Amino acid sequence: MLEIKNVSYAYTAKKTVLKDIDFKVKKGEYIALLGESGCGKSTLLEIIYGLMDLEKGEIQYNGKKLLGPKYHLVPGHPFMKYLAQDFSLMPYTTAAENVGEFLSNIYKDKKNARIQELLEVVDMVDFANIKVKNLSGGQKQRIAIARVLAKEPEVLLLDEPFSHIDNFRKNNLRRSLFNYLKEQKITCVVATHDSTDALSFADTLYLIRDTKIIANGTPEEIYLNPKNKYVASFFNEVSEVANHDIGVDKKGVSILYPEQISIVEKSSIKAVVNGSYFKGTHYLVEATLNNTTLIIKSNRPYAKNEEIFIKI
Ligand SMILES: Nc1ncnc2c1ncn2[C@@H]1O[C@H](COP(=O)(O)OP(=O)(O)OP(=O)(O)O)[C@@H](O)[C@H]1O
Repeated sequence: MLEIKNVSYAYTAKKTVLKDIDFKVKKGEYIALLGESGCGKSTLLEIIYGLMDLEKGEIQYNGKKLLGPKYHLVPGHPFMKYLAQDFSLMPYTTAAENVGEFLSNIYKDKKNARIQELLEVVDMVDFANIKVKNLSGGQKQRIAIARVLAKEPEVLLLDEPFSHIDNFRKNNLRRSLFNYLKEQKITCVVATHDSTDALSFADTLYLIRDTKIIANGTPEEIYLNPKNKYVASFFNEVSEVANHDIGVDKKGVSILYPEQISIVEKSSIKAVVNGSYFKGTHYLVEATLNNTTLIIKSNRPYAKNEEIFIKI
């Protein structure tokens, strides 16, 4: 069990980056830290990895306090691997050599089999003998992922692990990597601003804003019961509509995803179309209802200024 206990952190006296961050990660669990750029996700990963000395709070692993750089000649912990956004690869050696850098040379066959296995996880077998400097950004990122897995860490900390990888490969890679981590029971904490990383694979999400965790729970819990528009808009387009405008007999507003609003032949709620956007499997129709903008999922486009009827 990895425990983040009441951690606060400030780089300078003027600006606190994280305040009272507190959560636990069970063995084999995958946690996603979500938040806007600059909200402190990377800082939190660095704190967990032991790159910062803490004035307030502590990190524990299996009940033992993990110490910061003041207490270690080489910061970090042997059972934990951290993949930073800069990859830290060796450019003048091959992809395979990078993956195997920290593996023992005593049993060559075992080492090669392990490198092959990891290259398969990240779908980079064909590039094994290419020098890293000649790989694309996305390929380097895949090699960097394989490299941090090489020595079977118990805990893996990944900072935006798919940021350079194209959509074509991203989905396959996510499935392959997270299935591998689950099989191996590797605990994983991922910092990401990409909700797909979080929604489809994470066991628990933590959404960070203004130094604090503002929402946490399973992807389903957070997506289906967002506390407010900010939380919901992390995952999807949202409309915030006054309840009295949509016939809901309750004070306040409703936060609605596009799939929660439909266009029907006739109803008591009338809106005017601003535009329609093709999304591959559907269209998003933007419309105005009493000065509020609605984003509606539809199976066909509607013309600008067309009057439509809405059902919630
Ligand atoms: N070494 C540093 N010294 C001073 N301030 C820093 C340092 N590193 C980060 N910061 C500041 O701390 C805040 C949090 O940065 P951090 O990199 O943790 O955010 P992030 O959520 O990971 O962002 P991104 O998604 O863009 O990587 C930012 O305001 C950043 O400018």
